[in-house]
Amino acid sequence: MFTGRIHEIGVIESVGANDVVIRAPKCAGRLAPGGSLSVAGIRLTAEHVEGELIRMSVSTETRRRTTFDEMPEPGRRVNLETPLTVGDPLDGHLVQGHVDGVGKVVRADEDPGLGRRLWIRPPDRFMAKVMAKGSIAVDGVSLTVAEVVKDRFSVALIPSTLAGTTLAELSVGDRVNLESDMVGRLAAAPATASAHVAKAVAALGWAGHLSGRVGVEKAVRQIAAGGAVMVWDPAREAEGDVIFAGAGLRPAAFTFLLTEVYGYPCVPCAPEVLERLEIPALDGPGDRHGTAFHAPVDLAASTGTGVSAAERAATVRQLARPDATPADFVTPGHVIPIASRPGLLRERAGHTESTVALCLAAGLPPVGVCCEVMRPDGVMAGAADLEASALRWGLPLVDIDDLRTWL
Ligand SMILES: O=C(CO)[C@H](O)[C@H](O)COP(=O)(O)O
Repeated sequence: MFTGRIHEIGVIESVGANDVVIRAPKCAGRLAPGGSLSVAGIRLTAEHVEGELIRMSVSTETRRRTTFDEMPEPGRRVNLETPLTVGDPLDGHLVQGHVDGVGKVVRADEDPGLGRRLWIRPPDRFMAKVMAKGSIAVDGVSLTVAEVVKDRFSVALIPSTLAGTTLAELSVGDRVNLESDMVGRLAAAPATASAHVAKAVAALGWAGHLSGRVGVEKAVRQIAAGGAVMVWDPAREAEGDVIFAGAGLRPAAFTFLLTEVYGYPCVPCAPEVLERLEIPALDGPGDRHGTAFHAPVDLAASTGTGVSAAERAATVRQLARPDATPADFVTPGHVIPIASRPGLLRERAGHTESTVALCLAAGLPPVGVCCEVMRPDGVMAGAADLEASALRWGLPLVDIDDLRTWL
């Protein structure tokens, strides 16, 4: 049994018809012949250990079910982990070293300074075993699933994971060994009716119109994982907004709002946040829907104009920080805060209140971004446009009334 915490990156020394030799100074010191080693998530048995070199047999079955045949050229680096021993900390999740799917990297987003986000498409049969916020092993590395969208999922890789594993070396098109979470598999076993329901819910697609409590729960999980949701207000404004949490907002998310969603990005905040940051309200009869606009701000520390997606995302992230102070912002600027009503959706069924309520339900600071969906021809998106966009962007679409009922 392993934990998905990589001990060492080994280097493939040579490959034979049925075996592989790996140079691994640390792991070789811990292994005796007959011992197990996780090699890029594949459990292999050490046949011979000498100095820094470990020789292991590789069966035809292993070659068939894993990426093994794609990696064994000499010099190739591989993630290695020796098995747990009694008393070791379980600082990851329980990993068996039994690859139960091979996925393909379909997208890699770099977040300078923050890490990278990989999108992986596993085989169809594997998707039912993937849950947002659940654990997964990718090439033997224990990771948390960030988002699940239709046929793919994402994982966020922090700098220390990138430094200590081979995941920084993956590119779009590369194939990876996947092992689903053993605990999740057991919980999903059809022993009781609730287990059946949990499995069915986990297998539902993320994208498109989701109604009722299930839709709201999926929206909250999507926000918690750094993703976006679409909220449709059929009655009051007849508009739909794309919403992200402000904490951890990535520049790419802001770019998406500006270049695909096209509306007017604003930053809903709980009123106490704006009071603490001394950002004044813009009073006047200008907004007919009672949207509580405040003075636009930029980061005081910014050196640019404040307009770029990276700068606006940084301003939003700072607004969301509980330790932010008034001195962190200057006004006028280019990020537009709006205040939610203290009673949130009980008091007003706006996108402002939806955004703050979703952030709070996701366990995040009460600051987010919302942006109306506008069609490329300048007309505000209606119900059919929203549904099509939700499917195209892989986002859950929920009704504001469902948020009022369940949040
Ligand atoms: O500019 C806006 C509406 O004018 C906002 O971007 C957003 O839609 C939030 O507003 P509301 O809470 O009124 O739905």
